[in-house]
Amino acid sequence: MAKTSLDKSKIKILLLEGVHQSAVDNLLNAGYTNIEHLPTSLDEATLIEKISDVHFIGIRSRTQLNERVFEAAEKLVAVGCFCIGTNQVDLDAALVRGIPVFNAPFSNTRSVAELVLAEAIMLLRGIPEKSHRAHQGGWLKSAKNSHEARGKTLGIIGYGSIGSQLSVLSESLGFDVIYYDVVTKLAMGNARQVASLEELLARADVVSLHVPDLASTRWMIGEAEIALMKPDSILINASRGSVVVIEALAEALEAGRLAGAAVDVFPVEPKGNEEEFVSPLRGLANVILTPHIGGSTLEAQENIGIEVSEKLVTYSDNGTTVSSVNFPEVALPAHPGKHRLLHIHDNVPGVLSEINRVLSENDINILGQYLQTNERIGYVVIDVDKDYGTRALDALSQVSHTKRVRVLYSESSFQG
Ligand SMILES: NC(=O)C1=CN([C@@H]2O[C@H](COP(=O)(O)OP(=O)(O)OC[C@H]3O[C@@H](n4cnc5c(N)ncnc54)[C@H](O)[C@@H]3O)[C@@H](O)[C@H]2O)C=CC1
Ligand SMILES: O=C(O)CCC(=O)C(=O)O
Repeated sequence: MAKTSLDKSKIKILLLEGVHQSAVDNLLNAGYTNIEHLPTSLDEATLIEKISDVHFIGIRSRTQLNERVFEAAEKLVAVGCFCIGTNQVDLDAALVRGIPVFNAPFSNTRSVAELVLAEAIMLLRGIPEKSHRAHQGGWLKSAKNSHEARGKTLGIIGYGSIGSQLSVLSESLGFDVIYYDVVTKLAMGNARQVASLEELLARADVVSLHVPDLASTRWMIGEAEIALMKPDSILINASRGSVVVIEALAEALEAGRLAGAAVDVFPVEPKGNEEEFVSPLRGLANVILTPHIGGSTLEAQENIGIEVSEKLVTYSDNGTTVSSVNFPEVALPAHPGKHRLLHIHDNVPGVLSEINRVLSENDINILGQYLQTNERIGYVVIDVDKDYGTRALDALSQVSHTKRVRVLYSESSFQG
């Protein structure tokens, strides 16, 4: 159970994978000066060594935060994923240790949608192959297999933030949009939801995937699904590499079953820009391969840097967990003149009454109390009228099923 006492300047923040400078600036402005900002991810052994004294970590899609890493992260208070996907984090391992995980659910949505739309047009015109030939001195001037987007059917799988944004953009260009989602979703514009994946695959000229990495989406597009797609149709995957069976896609492209593909995410991705990219899709005609840059625009990265660092600062200063992806969400008011106790515990009956009993026995006066739980943990926030020193921290630590205790002083310094 974590219980230490720290000043803001001692709170160690590790930012990996070239998280945008906007995050560093934001953290510095908020008084967090102990920041290590690295351009790459770290291999597991190095990360395990480094994370032992880290309070906040910021990552993107490449860093794997698994059980072994969390086990070593004795002081970790929160995780910031400077991206949308959180499949690289063992959310349960974080939860059971009382560590909230935050992400940026919308900041790169537009960037992905724009890229996919551009790719759909390029592929419909056979541009990758024509461009490649021209670079080699060839001249492939021909209208063969070259189509306008207007009147073609775009099938979107996963109609969430990115899928629905893509829907709006592509309709404005004249695409007819259909979509498949496991949830009934309000259609944008004239788009229509279809009843099954099979129906979407059979009707679309361009299929684009925008589902998260879940057990139910893993390898959801394989040989059987590709066989259902229209001859000469196009597949785009900017979701996760685990969604498409890449060998089946390569075979279909080689056999001329599909007219083209754009793939941004792969089952195995290089760990850094120096490592070789290996894929059965390399060298195939009319295939756009991009190095997981769907969300990599300067605009998106700057916004993500601000958004996620703000969430970390707010949690650190105030205890608010709104929009955490794994944690009970508590929206807390500012606490000027009050000290705030944070208590994270297993969600079992009786903990709240024990907390109140312990506080009362220690003569600690409660000004306000907030509680939120999920199936696994409870998160109680208690505002008290004065600095009780380590008395409050010690008292709360003795409550059974306690995972973590923190004190936030009214001037926002931190003990965690
Ligand atoms: N290539 C890149 O750089 C980026 C990739 N991504 C990926 O895109 C994914 C989607 O992002 P958002 O649109 O923001 O997520 P979202 O959560 O807003 O939308 C996902 C949609 O997929 C639906 N869905 C879930 N399981 C499904 C299934 N089995 N079949 C059909 N629909 C299903 C959900 O109901 C939801 O509507 C992210 O989870 C991330 O993995 C996100 C940003 C950048
Ligand atoms: O920018 C990144 O590293 C990953 C982008 C991504 O895939 C996401 O936001 O889920």
